[in-house]
Amino acid sequence: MSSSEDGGRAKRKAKAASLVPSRNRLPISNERKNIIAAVQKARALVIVGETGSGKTTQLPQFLFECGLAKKGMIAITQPRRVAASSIARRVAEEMGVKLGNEVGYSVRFDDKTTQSTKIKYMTDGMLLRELLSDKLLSKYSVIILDEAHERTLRTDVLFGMVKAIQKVRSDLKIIVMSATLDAARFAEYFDGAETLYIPGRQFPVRVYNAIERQEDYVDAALVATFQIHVDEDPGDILVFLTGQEEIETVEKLLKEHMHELPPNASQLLICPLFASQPAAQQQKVFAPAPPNTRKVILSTNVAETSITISGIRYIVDTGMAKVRAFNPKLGIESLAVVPISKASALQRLGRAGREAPGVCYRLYTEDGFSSLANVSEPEILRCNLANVLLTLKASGVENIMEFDFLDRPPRASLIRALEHLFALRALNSKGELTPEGHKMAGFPVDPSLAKVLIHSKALNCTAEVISIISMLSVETVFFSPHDKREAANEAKRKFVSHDGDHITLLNVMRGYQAVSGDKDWCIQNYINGRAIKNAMDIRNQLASFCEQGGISPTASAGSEVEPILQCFLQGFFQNIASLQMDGSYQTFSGKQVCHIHPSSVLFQKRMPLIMYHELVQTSRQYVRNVSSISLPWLQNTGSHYFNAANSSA
Ligand SMILES: Nc1ncnc2c1ncn2[C@@H]1O[C@H](COP(=O)(O)OP(=O)(O)OP(=O)(O)O)[C@@H](O)[C@H]1O
Repeated sequence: MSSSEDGGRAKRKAKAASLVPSRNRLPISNERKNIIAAVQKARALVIVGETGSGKTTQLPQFLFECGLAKKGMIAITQPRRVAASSIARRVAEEMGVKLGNEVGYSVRFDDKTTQSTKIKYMTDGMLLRELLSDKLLSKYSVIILDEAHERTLRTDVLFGMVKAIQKVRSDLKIIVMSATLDAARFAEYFDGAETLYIPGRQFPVRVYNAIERQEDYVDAALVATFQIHVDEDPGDILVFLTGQEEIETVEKLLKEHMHELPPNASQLLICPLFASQPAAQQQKVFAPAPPNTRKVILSTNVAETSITISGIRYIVDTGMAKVRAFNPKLGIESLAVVPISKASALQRLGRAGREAPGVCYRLYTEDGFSSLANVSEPEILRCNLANVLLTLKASGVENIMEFDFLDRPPRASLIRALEHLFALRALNSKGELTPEGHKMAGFPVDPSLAKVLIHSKALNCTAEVISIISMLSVETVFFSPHDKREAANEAKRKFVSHDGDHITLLNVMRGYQAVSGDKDWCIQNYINGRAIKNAMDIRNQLASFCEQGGISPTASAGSEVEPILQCFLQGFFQNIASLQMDGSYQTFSGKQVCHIHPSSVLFQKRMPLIMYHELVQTSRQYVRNVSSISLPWLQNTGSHYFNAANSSA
């Protein structure tokens, strides 16, 4: 071994030793013996503990130390990738090992594990994907479903899968961890599993509520941030907002008003955090602020659970979150900003008080808090199920209707999702997985997009398809400031295709690639540099995924447009609408009246027939990301679906 490796190891050990006292002070440390005894005895266990008590970082280490990883790895699932990667990093530090050795993580497109990995933090989605190739999860001896109270769709599905696996594998241990007291539900599901409570939190967090209702929570968040900065002791601030656009608005406003701060105030460093950012950008929020600088993290609820961001002393909680819902009867997604639940508010508060006492400013009144629902509605009851049902089918679950769900999704949602998979030919008329469905399940995107990717090989347009999919995966790349709207529109005209948004997005990506991602080009063209960089990152990942799947990512249709739109139609033939006399549109399936969204390049254009990426309900029913298509193209797509639909009508 080289001396530099020796040096690295010594440094890691020294760092680990320095963390021991604070680890020993965590509430969970007192329970170490009880927990180990309970895990050794039981096959399933529920552990409930307050935020910051040490569940996520310490429990896997306890199990590792008592030898439970000898016969297989310990998996710990997290709803979000930023949590999986940052916690693995911390635990590697605590154990004095290199990340990827004994402790690793696996999130979509990023796997930091090796043959020596024993403790593996992963997103719930990744563990579901592993089921495709290892139906009994035979690599694992313990599966810990963390943050179970969040009730994400994928964790909920994992509940059913691990319970079924345990019937075959009596050696598998299952631990459910939750921060809320509604644990009885989980214990009952696992046939009366024992529940352990870990009392206490580490440091107190003082709560201040707004005295009166705030009309504009964005404005209130801005004021609160500046007030903390001017009046309060050093310490970083974490502000909870609802989405990327809102975060960028607040970032801009904070920067604009910074010069009004008193001359002796320290600097502000603003760090945005949201789900569609690339991993490297998300990691930036964990870097300590430079001297004499206060860090302000503007985050969606991705920072709500699991993570510890060192330095955070102040929380600003707007009390709102953006939630997606799905109407299975109409096939409409809606996106609404709604009040959070009490459980979410406690999680938000719990991001402080982890290394020192903290303060949480709630921008809603005490009565407002009392009126919040106790917990958020489980995602499985309100979302589109096509993606997970395809994964379940590909993991060997034959009868979805009889699957042991913790909370059974509405029948209409299940049927809608199965019909959608049948329409895409992922399932045959008996509901069995087809070879194409199997292939589709292998792609880490929604089934419709997987279908488009697979079909791009035959139509020789994979390069264009992955560009468009990556652009559709981020929030808009067009930057349109209020005071420069005309100039921004003028800049956008260069990219506009009369075929619609898909090709327009492709033109932007082509322009960006031609200048190798030049920042000045983005500024001149009113393109959001951060958003298009994210899209580029996703594009690279999709390209390597296609390569692995035997699809050349460089196959190009050149200047031809038709093959590209026809290719999208293979996955989106259910998303078609025709022009009505009054200028509105009507969808083919569902006969819904809708309008082209103002952000579309086809807004106010009267196209006889359109294909849309999504139908959303906001102030009215809008279709977004729209292209003009021609009727004969439909003959090559989904005719079995239309025939079945007509005959049943
Ligand atoms: N990256 C980090 N930097 C500094 N301290 C950390 C870090 N990660 C964890 N800690 C310390 O370990 C404590 C326990 O964290 P852990 O994530 O295990 O808690 P938890 O009980 O799972 O809480 P939650 O469910 O709220 O995430 C934190 O409160 C903090 O004191």
